[in-house]
Amino acid sequence: MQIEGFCSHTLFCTASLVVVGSVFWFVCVLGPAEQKGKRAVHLSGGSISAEKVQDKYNQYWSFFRRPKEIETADKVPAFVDTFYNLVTDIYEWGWGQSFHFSPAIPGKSHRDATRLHEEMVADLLGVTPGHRVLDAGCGVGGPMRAIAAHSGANVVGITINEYQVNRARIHNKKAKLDTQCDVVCGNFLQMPFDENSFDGAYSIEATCHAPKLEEVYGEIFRVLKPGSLYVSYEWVTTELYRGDDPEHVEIIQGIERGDALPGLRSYDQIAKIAREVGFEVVEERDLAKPPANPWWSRLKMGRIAYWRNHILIMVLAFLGIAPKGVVDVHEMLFKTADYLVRGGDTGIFTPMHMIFCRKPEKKTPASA
Ligand SMILES: C=C(CC[C@@H](C)[C@H]1CC[C@H]2C3=CC[C@H]4[C@H](C)[C@@H](O)CC[C@]4(C)[C@H]3CC[C@]12C)C(C)C
Ligand SMILES: C[S@@+](CC[C@H](N)C(=O)[O-])C[C@H]1O[C@@H](n2cnc3c(N)ncnc32)[C@H](O)[C@@H]1O
Repeated sequence: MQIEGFCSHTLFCTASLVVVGSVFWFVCVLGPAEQKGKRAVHLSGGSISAEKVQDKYNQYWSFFRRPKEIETADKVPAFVDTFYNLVTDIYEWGWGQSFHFSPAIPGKSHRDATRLHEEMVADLLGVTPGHRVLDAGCGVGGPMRAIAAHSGANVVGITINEYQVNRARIHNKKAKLDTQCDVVCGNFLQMPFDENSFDGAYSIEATCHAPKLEEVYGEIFRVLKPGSLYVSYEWVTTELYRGDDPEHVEIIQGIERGDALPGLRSYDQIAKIAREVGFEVVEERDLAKPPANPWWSRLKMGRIAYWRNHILIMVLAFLGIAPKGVVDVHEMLFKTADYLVRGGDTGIFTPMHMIFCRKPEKKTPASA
């Protein structure tokens, strides 16, 4: 009788240890797919209170359900802001502090490939210590910190999402780059900066959120000093996209819905719009084209991790640790990843159509 009691007690202790150990391993070891300072247990709805995350997610979807005429362009910044409240923590947790793609580089980690893609921006702009550079659509500041550290320049980022401003400031401080990097909450379609006040500007996978590209390019042109440079990595459909192919349309609509895009532009519109607002186009190139390795390979390889993430998020939401709506947001991203991979595999979409421009020098009366 005593031995039986001892055995069942030992069995109970062992089973409890296994359960606790597995939960710890699942949440703390497997949870973070990257080194990034965000853990699954801290997933939130950004600035949205936990009980409103589900409603805000439903509201996000209603943007695509209603006819385009009702969803006018002036509603886009608020809709983009809601999207980033919903996804910012999941992005940081599952991808890192840079919210963009980069060509895979054999033998290099995702983190290194990301950094090189960002440093290329600083090299193209040729900025150095003392220069003031604009980051239009800065996210939580991954690119800003890489560019400030690489060039020594001061970077001012702008994002529509207040939660990202707070995250970026925390990261800047931790990286000891807060004297070089500044973050402002605002709309890049109406920037709170003086004209001719920046020595360079860039935007990484951000201006695709603008309903009219000419508005954001026009603003960037206004705040740049004459003679200074602007680089942008644009999300566009490529020359392989056919609007009469139902599969192509499905993929592009899937990308738009899962990434808060009011409508993807075609590659051939970008330089035209840059010229219309007054820029000289120095170079235009799709950085995803061979010999570059696929930008979507990491998304494709991550599928098993995404399943694990989904189970983890469901458990955390069930336990009341993560807001309920986060499960739906994660499912949306899961599906989006698939559309992005299909966009890459078919070659109809690129997130890195690079445009490199100059604001012309002011014409003097003699040169006019
Ligand atoms: C430029 C934009 C964002 C680009 C990318 C940073 C993000 C696009 C899709 C995102 C993700 C998809 C799948 C998620 C996965 C299911 C989850 O478990 C972990 C996070 C993901 C990998 C997530 C990470 C960021 C993306 C790759 C747009 C919005 C203009
Ligand atoms: C995909 S994220 C890219 C962030 C950053 N460039 C990076 O690579 O990590 C897009 C960014 O654009 C910002 N954005 C979108 N529309 C905006 C607007 N109208 N005004 C300011 N920022 C905007 C979002 O808030 C977000 O920070």
